[in-house]
Amino acid sequence: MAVERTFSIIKPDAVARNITGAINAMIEQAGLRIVAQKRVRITREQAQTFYAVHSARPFFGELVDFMISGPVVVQVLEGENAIARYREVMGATDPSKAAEGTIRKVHAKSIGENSVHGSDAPETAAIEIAQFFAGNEIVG
Ligand SMILES: Nc1ncnc2c1ncn2[C@@H]1O[C@H](COP(=O)(O)OP(=O)(O)OP(=O)(O)O)[C@@H](O)[C@H]1O
Repeated sequence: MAVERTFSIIKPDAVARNITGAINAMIEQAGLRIVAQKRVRITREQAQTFYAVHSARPFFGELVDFMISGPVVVQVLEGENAIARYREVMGATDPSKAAEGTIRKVHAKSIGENSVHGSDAPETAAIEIAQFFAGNEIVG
């Protein structure tokens, strides 16, 4: 597997608790490199577009409200098999089901306030990265 890139969000619950550095340490310890990063406030429109795949789900409104409730840190991560590797490092969506040592097991508060997002496939990674970063903001 060649080097690939994935898109990450450190979500409002983690930014509010001032643990972005602790999460970045776990990302780096896993062998992933942070090749772009910025702190932003996501607009309601951006959150709705980003999570459009979940628009029919009962938790959609709650999810959008949460993602705009405070600043987030958006990132591009690079490494061997980065998409699958980061999902492994994040752990299961529901922190009570996440494996020991994963970001969500250690830091997430609930299935909704689960601290991090990571792309699930190369196609979505490319779309998500382009939604938040210009090419010249990514320095590999
Ligand atoms: N039952 C639920 N109640 C509240 N929020 C939920 C629920 N299920 C999922 N979510 C929220 O929607 C996000 C997207 O759900 P999905 O099933 O795609 O999980 P994921 O792929 O692990 O997470 P993400 O897309 O954020 O990386 C979850 O990370 C979580 O924040």
